[in-house]
Amino acid sequence: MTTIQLPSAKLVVTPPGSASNGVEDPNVESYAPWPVLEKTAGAAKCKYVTRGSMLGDGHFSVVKECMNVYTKDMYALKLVHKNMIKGKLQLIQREVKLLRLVSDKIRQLEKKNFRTLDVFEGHHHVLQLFDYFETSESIALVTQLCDKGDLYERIIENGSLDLNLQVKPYSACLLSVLEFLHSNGVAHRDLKAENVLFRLRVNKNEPEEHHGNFKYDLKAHDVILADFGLATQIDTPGASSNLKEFVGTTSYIAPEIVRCKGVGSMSPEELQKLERYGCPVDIWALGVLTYFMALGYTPFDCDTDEETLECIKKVDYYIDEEMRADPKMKDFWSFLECCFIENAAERPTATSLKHHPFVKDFFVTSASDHSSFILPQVMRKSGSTSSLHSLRQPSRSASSSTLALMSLNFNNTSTSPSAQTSKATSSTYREIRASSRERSLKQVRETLKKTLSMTSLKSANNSISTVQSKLNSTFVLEPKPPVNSLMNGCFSTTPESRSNFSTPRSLSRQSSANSIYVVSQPPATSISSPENEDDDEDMGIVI
Ligand SMILES: Nc1ncnc2c1ncn2[C@@H]1O[C@H](COP(=O)(O)OP(=O)(O)OP(=O)(O)O)[C@@H](O)[C@H]1O
Repeated sequence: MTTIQLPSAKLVVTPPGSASNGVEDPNVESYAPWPVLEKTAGAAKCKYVTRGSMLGDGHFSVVKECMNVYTKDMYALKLVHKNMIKGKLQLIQREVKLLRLVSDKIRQLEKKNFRTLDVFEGHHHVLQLFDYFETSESIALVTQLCDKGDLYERIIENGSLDLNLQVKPYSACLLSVLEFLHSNGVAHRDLKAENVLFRLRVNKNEPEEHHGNFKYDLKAHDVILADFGLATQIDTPGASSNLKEFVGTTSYIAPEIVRCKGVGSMSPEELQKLERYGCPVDIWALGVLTYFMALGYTPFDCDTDEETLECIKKVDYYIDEEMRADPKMKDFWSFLECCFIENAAERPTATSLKHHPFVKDFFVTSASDHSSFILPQVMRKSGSTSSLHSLRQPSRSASSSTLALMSLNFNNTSTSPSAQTSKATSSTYREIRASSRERSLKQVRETLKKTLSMTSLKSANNSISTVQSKLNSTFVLEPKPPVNSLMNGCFSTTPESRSNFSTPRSLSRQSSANSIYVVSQPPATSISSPENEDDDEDMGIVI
């Protein structure tokens, strides 16, 4: 049994037999050896300079804005602390491997100048890895800069997003990302608002040519799906165990992932019976995110994680009857219905969802296809108590698990929410909701904020505490990298230094010259010593 504690937002419980402690397992795919640099003489100084302030931080990492001192291109530098990832080397290797694979595909398409007439092309909206190297303390990933905030902030700041102007194009864009990833055999497994970033953009006119008459928030063109920490390939030898892992963020996980709970302690027979999941988990998560964007709260969240997981299993999500009855939201609910099909095999793929009326205007190929989107049959047979076709009170009210919103609405009452709502008629329920909505929203957001950032898939099997792993940490790289070199860059002695960034910014996407495949680096030239770096605006830290 192996249990790994990831950042509190995530937990990975791996099935027995899968390597997760840095020790190679014969059943798990082996990772490619580190690339060897042609010219490396001693530890090099870094060609990137960083700002002192952080762009963000995760549980293992800090992310800072950085600049390549040669090209002046701006990037994000994610520094993963070695002493935080003891025993989890495989996870960071997996992230790097996935980012490399995806970045490689993106470059291939860019090289071919691949274009469709669709408004969004998925490969333009995936976080790119440009470089990576190791320092004595950290593993550093140089990625596309997305310093315009994330989708979570945007939703919370606004309460909810405009259905036509924002929710539709953002969902369409993410759908195109999923189509790109899935067609390349990659499941993201952690699609959520916090992982949708907005990139730095230089060419503001860039997408205009595709807009046509469709009016929407142009920020949709800046959407970037980030955090490949839980992403996995689905067709590799190691995929079998990866795709039985209990991973993700509670609010967003699909029923097939919920069924993997406790996988770490399952018997071989139970494990054998457990079906592996795949890319449809991302379609489910897209449904959750679309719902969150439109309504400002998530569909399955209850007071406790256990209740939330139960609701996910039963596809029991909260439906605001007023909104359900709104003809303008018909396509929205129908889109959700498709994403929330319990049986993953029957859930539409990203490619087929592009034809759905909710998003099809963004895909020229789908728009020209006049056949209407056919809802999978299984939906009509759905026996869920929270059926979207139900015009009765929201099914959540009848559930013993209480949605945060509802419990807040009924906070001042002496009877339980379910008792209350069972007495209330649809209209009185709506009135209560309407009057308490504003008052509750702040509290709901607080609850959600907590839920979304802290929610973890807690497991009784979780034996490695983060604190423990921090204390006992000794990072070991396996396979051992060649002396002085690692990854695409070098073993760097000066990974960080300060700069005022007086140079003009440019978009990292347009700098694929720094591709992770450029192994040989420019020869060392002027090198500023770390001691006097504060005197120098653009610290020349050079490989
Ligand atoms: N390319 C980027 N550009 C700008 N900000 C970024 C970028 N990548 C990450 N960030 C910021 O840093 C934060 C942490 O990054 P990330 O989620 O990749 O780290 P992590 O260690 O995997 O975190 P966790 O596992 O806790 O989710 C993000 O929430 C985001 O705010």
